[in-house]
Amino acid sequence: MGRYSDVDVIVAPATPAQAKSALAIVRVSGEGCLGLVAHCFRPKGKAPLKPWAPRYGDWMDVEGLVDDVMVTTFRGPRSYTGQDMVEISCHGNPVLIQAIQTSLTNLGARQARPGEFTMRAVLNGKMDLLAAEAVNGLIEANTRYQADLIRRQSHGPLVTFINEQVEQMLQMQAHIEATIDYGEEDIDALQREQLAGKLKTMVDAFKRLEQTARFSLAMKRGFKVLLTGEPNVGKSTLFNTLVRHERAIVTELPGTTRDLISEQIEIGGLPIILMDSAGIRDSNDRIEQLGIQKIYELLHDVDLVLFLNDAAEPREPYPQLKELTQEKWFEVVTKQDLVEESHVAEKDDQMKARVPVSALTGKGLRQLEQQIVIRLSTVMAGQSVYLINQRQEEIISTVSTLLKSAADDFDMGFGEEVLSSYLNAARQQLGELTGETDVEDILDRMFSNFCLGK
Ligand SMILES: Nc1nc2c(c(=O)[nH]1)N(C=O)[C@@H](CNc1ccc(C(=O)N[C@@H](CCC(=O)O)C(=O)O)cc1)CN2
Ligand SMILES: Nc1nc2c(ncn2[C@@H]2O[C@H](COP(=O)(O)OP(=O)(O)OP(=O)(O)O)[C@@H](O)[C@H]2O)c(=O)[nH]1
Repeated sequence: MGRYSDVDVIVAPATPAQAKSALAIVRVSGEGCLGLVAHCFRPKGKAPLKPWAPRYGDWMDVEGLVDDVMVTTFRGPRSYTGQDMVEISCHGNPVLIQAIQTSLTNLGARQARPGEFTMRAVLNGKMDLLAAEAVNGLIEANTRYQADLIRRQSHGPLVTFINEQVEQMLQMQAHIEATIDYGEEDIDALQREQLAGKLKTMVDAFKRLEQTARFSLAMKRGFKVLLTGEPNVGKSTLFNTLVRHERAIVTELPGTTRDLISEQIEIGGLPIILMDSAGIRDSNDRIEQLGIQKIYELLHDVDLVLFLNDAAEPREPYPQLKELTQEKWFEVVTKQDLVEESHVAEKDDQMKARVPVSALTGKGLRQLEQQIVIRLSTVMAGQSVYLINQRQEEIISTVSTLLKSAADDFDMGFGEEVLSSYLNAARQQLGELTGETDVEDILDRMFSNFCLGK
C-alpha cells in the first residue's frame, strides 16, 4: 500500500461543516470503525444494526446526548471506499457536526484529508483515477450539461481510448523490435511508410482530444461571445434581449475587459459570457486609443464573434473577422422588422450562416441561440472522448507533442529506434493518466483539490 496507510479510521463531514442546514452527514471509514461507532450510538430498539439499513437513535459523547441521528453502516468491500464505513446523519449545525467528529477522534479516529475517502476507493480498486477525477468534476460542475458530460466520461470512454492507443503503440514497437532484432538491414521503405501512416492517425486523434480540453475549460469559466458591429446596429438591444430571454447567472466574471459590458447567461446548457463591445466600437477615437492590436487580441481571445449588421444598411464585415477561422464568427442581420422578408437570405453552408433577427419582435432569436450553440460545440461534434481537467490536459498535450516530434523526426529520416523511444515516453505519460504508473505521486497532487469528506 506504499506510504498510504489505510488502516487508520478516518472521519470527516461529507456535507458543508460551517453552515447551518437541515441535515448533515459525517462519514467514517476504516477497519474497526463500526466498533468506534458502537461506543457512541444508541439505536432505538433492541435489534442489532444491520449493514445498509439506516437506524434511528441517540449519539452520545462523554458529556451526554449530542443529537438524535440516523446511522447507516456499510460492510467492506461493499462500500464507497471498499472498507467498513459508517454514515451519521445529524442535524446540520456546525457545533453538533464538530461534537460528533470529536467523539470519534477521541476514540482514535483521525480527521480525513481532502479526497481521502475517494483515494481509498481508488487504492481498494473500487474506481480508477479517471473515475475519481470525475467524482470531483461532478461536484464542481456548474450546469447540468457539464455534469452530464462528466458523468458520461467517467464511464470509461477515455480509458478505452487510451488503452487502444497504447495497444497500437505497443504493436508498432513490437514491429520495430522484430525488424531490428532479426533484420540484417533496416526496415524497407514500404514499412516505414506504413509506420508513418499509423503515427499520423495517432497524432490526429490526440490533437482532437487535446482540443476538447478547451471546451471543458470553457464549460467551467463560460464561453466568451462578443457582439460587434457599427454603432447603432442594435448591439446593446440584442445584448439586453438575450440576457432577459435567458436566465442570467449571477457570478463574478474574472478576466473580462473593463471596456466591455458583460453578463453571464446560459444558452442550451452552455454557460456563456455575453460581451457587448459597444465601448470599443463607439467612436473612432476609442479605436485609435485602444489600437488595432487590442481589437485583434480581443477577437482572438473570445470563443465566438457575432458581427451585427443592420438589415437596412448592410456593411462589409470587418477585415479582421475574415482572418479568423470560419467557425469562429458569423453574421447577424438585425432589425428584420424594418425590412421585407425577401431580404432575409440564408446561406446554405451552415458555417457561413447569416442569422436574421429582430430584437423588437423576437423573431429569429431561437435560431440565433441555436447557431451559437452549434458553433461553440463544434470541437465536441462527433467526439465521444474528452478531457475534464487540467491534469488530463497537460498529459495529453505532452503526449501530443511527443507524437508530433516523433512524426517529424521520422519524416526527416531518423531511425525506427528513435520512434520507439518517443513511443516509450508517450506510454509512460499515458500510464500516469490512468494511474498505472506513479499512482501515489498522482494521488497526492490530485486529491489535494478535493472537498473534505469526499
Ligand atoms: N448517503 C450517501 N449518499 C451518496 C453517496 C454516499 O456515499 N452516501 N455517494 C457517494 O459518492 C453518492 C452515491 N454513490 C455511491 C457509490 C457507491 C456506494 C456503495 O456503497 N457501494 C458499494 C455497495 C453497492 C451495493 O450496495 O450494491 C460497492 O460499490 O460495493 C454508495 C454510494 C451520492 N450519494
Ligand atoms: N426596429 C428595430 N429597431 C431596433 C432593433 N434593435 C435595435 N433597434 C434600435 O436601433 C437603435 C440602436 O440600438 P442599440 O442597441 O443602441 O445599438 P448599438 O449597436 O448598441 O449602438 P452603439 O451603442 O452606438 O454601438 C435604437 O434606437 C434601437 O431601438 C430592432 O430589432 N428593430
